[in-house]
Amino acid sequence: MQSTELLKIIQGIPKAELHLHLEGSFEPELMFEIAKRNKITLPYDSIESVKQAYKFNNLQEFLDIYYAGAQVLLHEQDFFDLTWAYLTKVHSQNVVHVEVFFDPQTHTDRGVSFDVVIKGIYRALEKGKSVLNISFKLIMSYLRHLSEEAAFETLEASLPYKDIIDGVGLDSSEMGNPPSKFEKVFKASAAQGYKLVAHAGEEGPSEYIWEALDILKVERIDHGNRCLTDEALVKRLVDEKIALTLCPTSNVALKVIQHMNEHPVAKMLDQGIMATIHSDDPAYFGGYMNENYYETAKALNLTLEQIQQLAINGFEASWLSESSKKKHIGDVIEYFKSLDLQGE
Ligand SMILES: Nc1ncnc2[nH]cnc12
Ligand SMILES: [Zn+2]
Repeated sequence: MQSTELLKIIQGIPKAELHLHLEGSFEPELMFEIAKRNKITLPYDSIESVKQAYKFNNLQEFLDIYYAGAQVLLHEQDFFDLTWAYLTKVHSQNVVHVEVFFDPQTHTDRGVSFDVVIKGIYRALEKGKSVLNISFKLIMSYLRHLSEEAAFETLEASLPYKDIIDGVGLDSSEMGNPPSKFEKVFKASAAQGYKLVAHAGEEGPSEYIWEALDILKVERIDHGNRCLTDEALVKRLVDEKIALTLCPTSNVALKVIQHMNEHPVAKMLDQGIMATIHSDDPAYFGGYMNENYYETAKALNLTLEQIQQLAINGFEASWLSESSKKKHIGDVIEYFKSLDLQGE
């Protein structure tokens, strides 16, 4: 298939994004604008030089730059602008549902209150729902390089907003910070009614995926690339329909894989795993949803059936109501059927 045709098909698919860090959608242009109005000097002299700095050899090298970029976010309006820019971008790519992460500790640790962060984000999400018709869920992520005690403080700070936060996640430096480190705070989060997800098996071993399932009791795994090395784990994921939220351009940018044609998503689909595709930190890795679908489909020669399955899985694995899932999945199926008709 021609690249332009593939891109056009991908553009038209109604999509759900389930793995997106709002701080990772901070485009250099907006970063400069906000830095200027907050009178903060960035360690870069131009947007071009920021983009030049975005070359990573591993997750930690990326995280150092990602946390530095977030330092310019100070006021409610900054968090609104960040979130709104993301929503307008994905709206242009026909994303109709998002489940987004934010990292409260990245902000509260430098004196920005939890209230400021969540109010800005939530106001933009609500506007996205009414103006762009994008439904949403909000996931608060604990930083795993910090202590479990610090995560407990974040849980406590979140409680006044418990009705607008749907779940908790676990992100940041994976190696040496296994899921088991956060057993108690995940248990306490579940007791507050939060849904549970965790990054696992991005750089870390398949044992971390087991821990996320057995100890943290998460219902989705963010990344999970490493599962294929473990047959029993694959069986568990398939039997229990546990979704993996994969981020292909992130995996290449952070050298989790050396080339897109090594990406495990096709093998995962073949084995019956509920694989889904997302962008992770699009401003840093150079790809939003369409680019992630496109680069993966091109490098792995995915069939239209496989692309359709990925889009269906995105809604299936979401936290939407059963009736909303059914509607969106119906839309995806109708869309692919309409492509077949045009091809005849
Ligand atoms: N890919 C990633 N892995 C872990 N933590 C993150 N925080 C933002 N992006 C992340
Ligand atoms: Zn992530």
